[in-house]
Amino acid sequence: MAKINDMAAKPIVWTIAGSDSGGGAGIQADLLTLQDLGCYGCSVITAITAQNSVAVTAVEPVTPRMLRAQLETLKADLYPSAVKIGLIANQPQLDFLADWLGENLPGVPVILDPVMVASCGGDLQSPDNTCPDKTGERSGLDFSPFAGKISLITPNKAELSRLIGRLLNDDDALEWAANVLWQAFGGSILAKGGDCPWQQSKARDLLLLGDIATISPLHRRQGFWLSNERVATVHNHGSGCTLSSAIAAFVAKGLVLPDAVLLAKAYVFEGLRQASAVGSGPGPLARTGMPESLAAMASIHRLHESRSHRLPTKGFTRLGHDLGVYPVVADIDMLETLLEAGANPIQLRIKGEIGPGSAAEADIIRAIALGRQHRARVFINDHWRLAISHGAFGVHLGQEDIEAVPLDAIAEAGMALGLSSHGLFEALLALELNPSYLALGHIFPTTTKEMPSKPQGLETLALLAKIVSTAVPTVAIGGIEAGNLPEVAATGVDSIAVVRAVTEASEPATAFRALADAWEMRNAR
Ligand SMILES: Cc1ncc(COP(=O)(O)OP(=O)(O)O)c(N)n1
Ligand SMILES: Cc1ncsc1CCOP(=O)(O)O
Ligand SMILES: [Mg+2]
Repeated sequence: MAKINDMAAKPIVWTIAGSDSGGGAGIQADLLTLQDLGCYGCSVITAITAQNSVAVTAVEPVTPRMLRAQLETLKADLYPSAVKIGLIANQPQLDFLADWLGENLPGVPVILDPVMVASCGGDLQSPDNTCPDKTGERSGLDFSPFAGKISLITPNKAELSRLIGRLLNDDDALEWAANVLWQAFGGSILAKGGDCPWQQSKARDLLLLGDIATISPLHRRQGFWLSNERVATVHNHGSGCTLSSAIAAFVAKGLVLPDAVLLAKAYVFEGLRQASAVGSGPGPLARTGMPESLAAMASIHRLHESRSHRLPTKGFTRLGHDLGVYPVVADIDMLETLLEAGANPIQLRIKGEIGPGSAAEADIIRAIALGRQHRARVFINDHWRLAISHGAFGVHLGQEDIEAVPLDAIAEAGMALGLSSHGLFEALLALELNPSYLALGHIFPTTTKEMPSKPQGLETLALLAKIVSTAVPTVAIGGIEAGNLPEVAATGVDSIAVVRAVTEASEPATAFRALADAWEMRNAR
């Protein structure tokens, strides 16, 4: 089997969909999206449609032989990193595709957009293009052969209604139907709310995440509402196609599914905001490139909030953006050595339970006292109760603590809060708490900590830094050392946190100073 993408710098993505002669949706929208987002798009055409911006006048499926030939030919030379499926013209095509993909592209992420109705109202699956009923009548197609074979299915309200065979009249019904589909299909579901008349100024989509190994266990098999401002435009032709192909593009680029969904939603949001008419009906979305604005990102709300504590009303201590080089150490003598070398901020990271009167508690008390003595900002990792009771400058917490720790107690104590994140989804969840800084990790492989997520890499770090640095100071962590510092600096992240680059150096104080000097000089030529 061909090795994935060893021949191309751009990830290859296939779109298996119908041709829209009007250019705004289907294969044409998908290829424009893939190109715009830095992927190489290949197409497998299921049907040719004759349509413009106001009507679908004919739909003609390709022959089974032609469908198979496109797939086999692409597989032989242009193996994909991700696949998007749009319009499937009939049941034999669907049955064949489900079998073929399962047998031929094992492990390749598949995003299924169960297209049934064009935005102009034509029913794209029906040979005579009549649109009998968009609400509550089960679709002619049985999608169950895809069960267990796809990463994500992205129905809008009308499609979900037809897949489930029930009318949907409010968010509770949408949630119920999405859960039914989730049980049936496995993988993840994005139930889109753009066509829900009961949702008003916000467009809210429900994301039900599957058992995805590369995201935090906290978010596996959990549901989240993703809301954007509703864009007041009629020019939305091809928005579903654009969303699903953008998700496939971001997944192919190595982003985890929740991050890919958020970026794709932001891409559609910008595309709708800048869309304009081409024909006399709804125009296509504008192509606006990589989304980089925080304002375009959806806000995230957990479907079942487990938080038992108040959210802070008082803010956390504010910090300047450049924290320089921020060492994270487990040893109190090392902490003292680095404070003497000028480290500020610095973190004491002792893992595990700490009993009253223990040596570890004594270390925390001493670290806080040393911080005062050196006028340095000492953060305590995890042990927020001890940090509060002994008056630390700040606390560093992980995603798992966001729900479990009474963050208002940290804010009320007048302290700073640093939060960890591993990707865009977690960064946006953390940002809602307005922390003092946000850690972005892990950037490179690390042996310091076992991570469920994959390293983010420099390209994703640059994107995350661009999106969130406008709102909060950002700190990159994970595998950072003198050799990769210039590349990390070039991403635009505000600061770096290091463990081994300092703690495993033969002279930690010298290693710290060298890193700090290199960071300070990062913008000088
Ligand atoms: C600056 C900084 N960034 C990230 C971490 C990791 O915190 P967390 O995710 O809570 O994991 P543990 O460190 O507790 O294992 C950090 N400590 N500091
Ligand atoms: C605690 C932590 N959180 C994310 S990566 C990491 C460890 C970073 O250690 P190193 O700098 O040695 O790779
Ligand atoms: Mg922690």
